[in-house]
Amino acid sequence: MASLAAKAVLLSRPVTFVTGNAKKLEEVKDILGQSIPFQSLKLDLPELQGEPEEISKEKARLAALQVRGPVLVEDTCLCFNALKGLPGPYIKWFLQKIGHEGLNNLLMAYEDKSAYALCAFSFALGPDVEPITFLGKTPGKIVPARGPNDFGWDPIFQPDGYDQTYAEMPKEEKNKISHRYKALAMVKSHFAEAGYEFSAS
Ligand SMILES: O=c1nc[nH]c2c1ncn2[C@H]1C[C@H](O)[C@@H](COP(=O)(O)OP(=O)(O)OP(=O)(O)O)O1
Ligand SMILES: [Mg+2]
Repeated sequence: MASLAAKAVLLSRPVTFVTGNAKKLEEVKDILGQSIPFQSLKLDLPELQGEPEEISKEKARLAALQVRGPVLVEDTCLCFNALKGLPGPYIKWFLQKIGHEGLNNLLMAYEDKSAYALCAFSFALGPDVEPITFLGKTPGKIVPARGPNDFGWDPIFQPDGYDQTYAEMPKEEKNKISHRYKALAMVKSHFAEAGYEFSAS
């Protein structure tokens, strides 16, 4: 008992998941359930350019400075293999400017329509602690849009081994195989191993 208590890191507050995206938050809530106590904060943090892991870490640093406590953030990429991983972290702006059809057209000149969805979660205990990052990746291909258009590029991403796009799948199904699910599984293991404890407040 005593040794367990000595090992545990006591967090003064629940983790704050910082995101400006309500759909992400919904999925994170569904996937985490009661496993990690967290609250959410709607902030659109500035994002660096660069590699997904660095972008995610920097988001966590900025979030921790604002929250002054433990934070969790994530950055999501959609990477086309024919384009060496682009649009990658810039998918948000590509989607906003050229839409689902434009994204399909980017691959018109290539036979290879394969792609992967990548989620980079970063967790920081606070503003003075270096964030740690957890990556989740789901392979698939880019197809003409099918299914409800209520979350980003879901209608044009068909995961390998499925006939349905993310948008056509029931939410529970997406949340069992998604890039976000895989990254959060690692976050959960980390929490289990680190033995964080939350003071009641
Ligand atoms: O599972 C997903 N299925 C479909 N689309 C998705 C998914 N996850 C993120 N997305 C979209 C949102 C944004 O257009 C871009 C990622 O950009 P990203 O910066 O990570 O998200 P964001 O700015 O909306 O929210 P945040 O405040 O957490 O940065 O891909
Ligand atoms: Mg963003």
